[in-house]
Amino acid sequence: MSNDHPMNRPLTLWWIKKDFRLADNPALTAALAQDERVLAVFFFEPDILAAEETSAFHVAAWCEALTALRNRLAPHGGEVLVLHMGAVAGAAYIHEKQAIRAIFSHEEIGSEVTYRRDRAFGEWTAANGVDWHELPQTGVFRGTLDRDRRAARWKAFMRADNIPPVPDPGQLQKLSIPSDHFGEKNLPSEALLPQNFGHPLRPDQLQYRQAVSEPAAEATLQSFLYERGQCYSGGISSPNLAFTCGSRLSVHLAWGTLTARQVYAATEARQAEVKEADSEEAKAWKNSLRSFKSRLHWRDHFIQRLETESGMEFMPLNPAYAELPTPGDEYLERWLAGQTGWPLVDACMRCAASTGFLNFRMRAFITSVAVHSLRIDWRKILYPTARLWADYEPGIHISQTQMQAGVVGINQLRIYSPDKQLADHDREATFVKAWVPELREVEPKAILRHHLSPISDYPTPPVDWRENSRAMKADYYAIKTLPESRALAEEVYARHGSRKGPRRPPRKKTTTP
Ligand SMILES: Cc1cc2nc3c(=O)[nH]c(=O)nc-3n(C[C@H](O)[C@H](O)[C@H](O)COP(=O)(O)OP(=O)(O)OC[C@H]3O[C@@H](n4cnc5c(N)ncnc54)[C@H](O)[C@@H]3O)c2cc1C
Repeated sequence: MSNDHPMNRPLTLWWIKKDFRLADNPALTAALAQDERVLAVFFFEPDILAAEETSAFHVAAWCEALTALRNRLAPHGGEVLVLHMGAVAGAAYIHEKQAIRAIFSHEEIGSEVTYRRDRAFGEWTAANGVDWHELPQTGVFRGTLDRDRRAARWKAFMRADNIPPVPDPGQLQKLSIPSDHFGEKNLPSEALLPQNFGHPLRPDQLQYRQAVSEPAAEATLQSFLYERGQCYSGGISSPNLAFTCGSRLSVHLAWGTLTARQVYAATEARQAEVKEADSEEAKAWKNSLRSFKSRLHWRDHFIQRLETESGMEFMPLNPAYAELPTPGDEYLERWLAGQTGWPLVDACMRCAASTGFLNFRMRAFITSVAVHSLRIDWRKILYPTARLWADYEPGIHISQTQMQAGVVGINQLRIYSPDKQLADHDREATFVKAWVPELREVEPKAILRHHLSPISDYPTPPVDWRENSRAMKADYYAIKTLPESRALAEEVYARHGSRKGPRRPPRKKTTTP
């Protein structure tokens, strides 16, 4: 074979991470612009498969999204190499067979396990003279960041005219695998099943989980903006309604079958359509779309926190709260199993385990019950809940877990009462009955009064909610009022506080909702 034979020429790689899509994919676009042939590759990495945060929901998403990507490419002759090996070992394996010139991937903002992997990967590329280009796929910025100018940078990034076009068929044809080299290790699509990677889905999870693929993302966005989204404002607080009134885009954003920039652009286009209309229906749409758009800001705001503070997976943002006593760790398993004796908590935990989803309010609520009422260390619930969420996004999950636990220290402490949340959000016990079968035959009123008049054959809570929450609050404020804690809170606020809210960390005492 001559030296300039395509099989001998140095390779350009598109390393697929959490970006299983063709649309708005800067890494793919740049790789295709660079070379006549591009090797698209995904690694099922043993370290990530074994990580405490990983669950069958996540592995199923990778399998499904990859298969869909392969199916999208196939008519154009495009292919994806799928290897069951670590990224560094995988790159070395490819490099040995055929030299790699450049690698394109998106800039991942992940937990420690992927951050460590990326550092090792960077060392490997540097040592082997390979150029590794990481391109942002969302409005989160690396390096020193002027917090006061972040909003302007974000808006500039989100502009619809920054979205690269979907590569045309001629471009997609470039994504071919030199099969003489990689044939035997390339996993076929039939092998891409979560159980083959040690993460079988249970039958209920198979039944309820959301599909994750680029076509599913497009359909979900479309149905939200044109059919379901009118009830977004108001609907997303309800555990019953959020399944249809919420956008349900989080899985797609988390695994990159769609970008927040695409969603933002489509939402602005939809806003323009309803702008002039004056009907009640149009008003509801306008409210909902406005409120939805603000969530897309929050998304990157929280992911930015992790980008700036990689240690927050292990330490509270305000380290003063590392001293909070956590006498309730023994209740972790009971809470996780949905056996607390608080009907709404149990329904939430069991719903999350089966569907991989809960709305924001219920996620905040179960976190509060675990940390404030049962007094479990927030770090003990971090990975078990990461595994519950089919839309696990480390930046949001870690930030929100800390925030709801109260250990960021710049927001008001919110302690949720299980009985009040049940009365407010599931008065007819519809959600509870759906997920706690042993309560199906019980009258809603009796379920609401379980804390006063216990239902037989259903557990009573392991702690007195009021007493435990009061004790927690006392410990919390003992820390919060220390001058050192206040000084640390000011620092946290300067680094991470929203520039839209109050200018200073709140000093008021809590109210119990
Ligand atoms: C303890 C806790 C953990 C969470 N973990 C995750 C997680 O791992 N992944 C995740 O995507 N969301 C997480 N959230 C945020 C929120 O609960 C989900 O984004 C939302 O329920 C997903 O449903 P949706 O796509 O219908 O959301 P929508 O309400 O339609 O919102 C649209 C998108 O905006 C973003 N978003 C919405 N709410 C928030 C928020 N409060 N903070 C940051 N971004 C937001 C999400 O990307 C979401 O898909 C967590 C919240 C809490 C309290």
